[in-house]
Amino acid sequence: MQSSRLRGPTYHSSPSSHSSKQLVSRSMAARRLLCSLFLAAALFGVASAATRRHDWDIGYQFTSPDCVRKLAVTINGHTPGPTIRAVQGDTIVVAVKNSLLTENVAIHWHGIRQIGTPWADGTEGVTQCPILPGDTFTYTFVVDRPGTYMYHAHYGMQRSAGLNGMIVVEVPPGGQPEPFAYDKDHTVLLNDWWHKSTYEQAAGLASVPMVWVGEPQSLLINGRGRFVNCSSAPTTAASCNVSHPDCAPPVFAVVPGKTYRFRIASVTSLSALSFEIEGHEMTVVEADGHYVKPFVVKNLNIYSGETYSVLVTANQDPNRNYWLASNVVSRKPGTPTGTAILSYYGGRSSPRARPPTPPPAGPAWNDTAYRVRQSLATVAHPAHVVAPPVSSDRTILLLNTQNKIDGRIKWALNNVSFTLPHTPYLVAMKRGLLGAYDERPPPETYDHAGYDVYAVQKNPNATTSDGLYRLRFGSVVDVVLQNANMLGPNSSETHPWHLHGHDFWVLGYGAGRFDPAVHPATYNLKDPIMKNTVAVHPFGWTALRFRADNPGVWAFHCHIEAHFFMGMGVVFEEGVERVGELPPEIMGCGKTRGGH
Ligand SMILES: O=C1O[C@H]([C@@H](O)CO)C(O)=C1O
Repeated sequence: MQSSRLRGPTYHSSPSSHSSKQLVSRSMAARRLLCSLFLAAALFGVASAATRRHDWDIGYQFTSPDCVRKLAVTINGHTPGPTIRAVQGDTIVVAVKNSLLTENVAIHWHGIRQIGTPWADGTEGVTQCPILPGDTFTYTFVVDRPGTYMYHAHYGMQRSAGLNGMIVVEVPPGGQPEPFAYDKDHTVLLNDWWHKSTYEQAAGLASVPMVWVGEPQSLLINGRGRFVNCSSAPTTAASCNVSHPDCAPPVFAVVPGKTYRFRIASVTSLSALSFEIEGHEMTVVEADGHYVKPFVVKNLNIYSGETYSVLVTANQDPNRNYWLASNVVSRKPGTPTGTAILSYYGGRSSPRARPPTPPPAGPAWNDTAYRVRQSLATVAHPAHVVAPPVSSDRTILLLNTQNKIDGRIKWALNNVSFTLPHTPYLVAMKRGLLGAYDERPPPETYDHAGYDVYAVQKNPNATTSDGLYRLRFGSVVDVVLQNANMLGPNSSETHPWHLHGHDFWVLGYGAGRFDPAVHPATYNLKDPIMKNTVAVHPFGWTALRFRADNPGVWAFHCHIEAHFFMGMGVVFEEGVERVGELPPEIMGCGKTRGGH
C-alpha cells in the first residue's frame, strides 16, 4: 500500500507466520496465552488471521533528525521505529531485547485495548516491571480493530528519546468495508524534539527549583526535521541535505488525480500541533481507530496521543512541490515549522526541491475557539455509530491543577499528584501483595461549587499518592476532566488525556466550570465519537464515558510526557480477579521479586 519510492529509508519489520512453538517460550502459561489469542482472532471472525513476529533490539544511537547530533533510543538502529502493518484479527508478537547499557525499557501499544492480555499493555509500574538491560520481553497481543495506532516507550520520559512508531491495521478481505475509498496510504508520524537529553529534562523537572523542559527545538515529520542549518540553505532542500541527509525533509509522492489516505499520528512530548498540506484540502475520516462523519479542514489540530486519517486528492498543479507543515498551537510557539514535501509524479519539479512558497505558519496559536470547533465536529460516522449507554453508574470529576509540593511544580487531580508505584498494580492486585500501593482511593470530586477555574488557586499545596480507582466490573463510568488556571495568572493549557485498555465516548466539551446539575443534559448521546485520547481545552471541561469491561489495571493520564512525570494521571482497576494467569516475565521488581 505504501509508496516508498521517494521517501527516506524504509524500515522493514519482517512479518511472517510462525507456529506457536516458535513464537514464545515453552512455558505452559505462554501456550495457553497463544491459544486464547487464536481463539480471540477466530471470534473476531477473521479466518485468515496471521501471526506477525518482529524482533526488536532497543539500543542507543547517535542521530541527527534536525541536523543536530543527539543520542537517541532506537529500534534496530532507527527512530522512529518500523511501522507495524497488520490485518484485523492478527496476532502481533514483538520480542523486545533491551540492549540499552544502563536503562530499563517498556513499550506501550497505544490504542490497542489488550483484551485478554492486560499484561502486554507495556505500562511500567502499572502492568509490568521494566525490561532490564540485557533482557528480552515478548509482547503478544491481537489487533482486533482496523485503524491507525502507534507505539512508544512508557518508562520515565523515554518516549521523548525517540522510541516510537506507528501501527496500521487494515480491514481483512471479506471484513466490514470502511466507509470511504482511497488509492494509497501514507503514514505521517509527528513529533517534537529537544537537543537536551531526556535524562537532563527529567532531572530538571525533579529538581528544586524545577527546571521546565521549555519549547522543543524542532518539529519532526517521520523522524526528520528542519533546523537552522537546513532552513538557511539557499533555494533547494537538496543543496542543504547533501551535507545533512539525516535531516532531509521526507518526500511524499502522489500521482495526479489519485486520492491518498494520510494516516497521521502525534507522538509529541509536549506540543499540540496544527498539520496542513499546502494548497490541499483534507477530509477527516478516522480518529483513534473510529470512523468519523467526514468533514473538511485546511488545518488539522492533533494532540499528543491522537491519530487521524485524512483523505487528500492530488488535484493541484503537478509542476511544483507543496509543503506538509506542522506548527505548534496552544502554547506560545518557539519552534520553527516542521516540514516535509508533497511532490507529484510526472511533474516538472524535482521531488526534493524546496517548494517555491514559504512554509505555512499555521493558525494563531492561541485561537482556542478554532480548536474547540474541530473537537465538536468530530462525531461518529452515521453508519458506524456505537450508541453509548444512556446513563452512567458513577461519575468521577477530575480537577486538573498545577500545584507546588516541596518546592517542586507538580500537577494534581483533585489535589492528588500521581506517583507510580515500584510494584506493578496488576501483579500486586492479582497476587494480593500487601503494602505495594496506597489502598486509600483518591477523591472522586472536588469542591466544584466554590472553585473559580479562571483564578489562581488560593492554596497550591497538594499531596502525592499512588492510590487508584477501583471500578465495578461492567459498570458505566463517566469522567469529567475540568481544566483550570495554572500557578500563574491568566494561564491554562491544553491537556490530551489518554485512556489505556478502552475507547471512550466523547460526550461533550464546555467552557468554564462544569456543573453536574446542568451540563450532563447537554451531552451528545446520539453520535459521539469513540476515542482513546481527548483534549481538555484551556479553562474548559471534557466529559467522557466508558464501560469498565476489560479486566486489568489501566492508566489514564495526560499524554504530555512532562505532565505525567509531574503527576498528571490516575489509574483504574476493573475485574482484576478475572485476569488470566500472569506471565512471569512481567515480574522481578518491587515486591514481585523472588517469585511470589
Ligand atoms: O508544567 C508546566 O510547567 C511550565 C510552567 O508552568 C512553569 O515553568 C509549563 O508551561 C508547563 O506546562
